[in-house]
Amino acid sequence: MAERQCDVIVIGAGTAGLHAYKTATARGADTIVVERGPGGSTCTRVGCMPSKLLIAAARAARHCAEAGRFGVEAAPVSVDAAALWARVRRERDRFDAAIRDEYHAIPDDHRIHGSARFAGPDSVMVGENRIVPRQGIIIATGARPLVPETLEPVRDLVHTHETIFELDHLPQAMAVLGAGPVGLELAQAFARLGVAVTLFDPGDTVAGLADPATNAAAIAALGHEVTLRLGVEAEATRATDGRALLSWEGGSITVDLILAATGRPPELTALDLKASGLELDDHGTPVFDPESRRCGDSAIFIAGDANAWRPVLHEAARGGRIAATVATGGDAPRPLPAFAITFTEPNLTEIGTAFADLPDDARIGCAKVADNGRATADGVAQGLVRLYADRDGVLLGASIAAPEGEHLGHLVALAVDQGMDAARFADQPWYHPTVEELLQMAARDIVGSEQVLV
Ligand SMILES: Cc1cc2nc3c(=O)[nH]c(=O)nc-3n(C[C@H](O)[C@H](O)[C@H](O)COP(=O)(O)OP(=O)(O)OC[C@H]3O[C@@H](n4cnc5c(N)ncnc54)[C@H](O)[C@@H]3O)c2cc1C
Ligand SMILES: NC(=O)c1ccc[n+]([C@@H]2O[C@H](COP(=O)([O-])OP(=O)(O)OC[C@H]3O[C@@H](n4cnc5c(N)ncnc54)[C@H](O)[C@@H]3O)[C@@H](O)[C@H]2O)c1
Repeated sequence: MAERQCDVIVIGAGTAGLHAYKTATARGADTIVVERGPGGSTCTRVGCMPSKLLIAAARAARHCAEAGRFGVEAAPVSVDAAALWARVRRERDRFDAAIRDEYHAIPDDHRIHGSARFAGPDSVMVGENRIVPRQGIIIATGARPLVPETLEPVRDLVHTHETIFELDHLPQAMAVLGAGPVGLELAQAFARLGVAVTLFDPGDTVAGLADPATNAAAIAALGHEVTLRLGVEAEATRATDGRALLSWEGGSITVDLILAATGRPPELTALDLKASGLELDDHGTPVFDPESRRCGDSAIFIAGDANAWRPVLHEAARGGRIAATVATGGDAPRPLPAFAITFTEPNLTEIGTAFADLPDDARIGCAKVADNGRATADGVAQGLVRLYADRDGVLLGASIAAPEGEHLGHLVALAVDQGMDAARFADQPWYHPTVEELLQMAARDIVGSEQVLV
């Protein structure tokens, strides 16, 4: 058995791991990355980017299908599935190659190919080689898609986000299990491309929206394109024609394909966490401090999807940088407001304090998308904006189901981070006619228009 010493070990060369490696190295630490797969990122390979490429194609189809409303005839829409998938994969591969180049740019003697596991609280094994770091171990192993056991009878028809972008055709009918971001984004995209999509979720929220009013508005808007079966558990069996039969109390459908989008638990199985001595939560994930990403008072850190806290790209990147900074003796920066976007149309986004965590005396300002001139002109006037402030008017967050909600969300995130109050937020140069005016309307709803009109 060989033993090697270094300052920092990073396990996993995805987004969090690559950012951790670069930060630790820039801070002068002798850093080793262990990666068991191709390296790069879930985001570019099977996540953010291929899903956004599919959404872009679906949006083009939607615009054509809807053009008649504006007196412009572009229907019937025809989709060339081979060309569509070719573009998705071609562009995906370009994004992926760029990030993979970053991985391969790491010098050979700082990069180990293999699966890492703990040999104790202070060391990691890769095969028969022990690596002993002087400063810290950063777990950045990401997450993996879950396929419910109930889908076993039709497993050959089941896809996850890891396989769906390899299709070469479009099914006629598909079921999506899970109304989280993965399920919703892909359900709407496939529906726009002409697939009959039914989405099932045993819960009653979409995209995890915590605000019941926004959740209801989102369900109403999305239900025009996708058949939503919320609060429903479907059982899968094999239909006589070989397709999948999904049955629930009160109905059944037959589909060609099932997308399992039922969550992504942290990928920690190979790590032998018991040997690390870390305290684990009920799901087997190390207990950690979200500000520093440090696990207990150990020299072990956990960043990115592996810690299941805010499993989105910017938090993975920042988490990797923070873990590496703290591991090498630096300080953690200020925490950012929570921020998640689901890229359906309308975009669904929540920022800052979740509805359920608002103080009892919180003030909530509302703006209906139907009252916005620009959204009406564009023919997308569905949704709701809810802006939250504390009793003194200081902004706490928002829940948004609106066209261009992704941009509205960024403005709210900035305002919350800056500690802005609703009156100041309302008194900004809001241009007319824009959907951004929804934020001004919601802010005025909090403070009362007489206070903000000068
Ligand atoms: C379909 C989909 C769409 C998404 N869209 C968005 C979006 O639009 N916006 C957004 O912000 N986020 C999005 N996300 C989330 C985003 O992709 C993730 O938050 C981000 O990629 C997580 O990065 P990571 O570094 O934590 O994990 P990863 O990039 O998965 O990296 C983990 C690495 O660890 C390696 N590894 C695992 N175990 C071991 C081991 N024992 N030893 C060695 N190596 C190991 C793996 O091989 C992998 O390379 C999406 C996710 C999905 C699935
Ligand atoms: N736009 C984005 O930023 C984006 C896009 C996609 C994914 N992501 C990230 O990836 C993470 C994982 O996303 P996700 O959507 O896979 O998971 P999720 O955990 O957000 O949602 C999973 C959903 O599946 C449902 N479910 C569980 N078991 C089920 C079953 N047997 N049948 C039907 N439904 C079932 C759950 O009730 C839940 O609503 C997200 O938390 C998100 O942070 C982000």
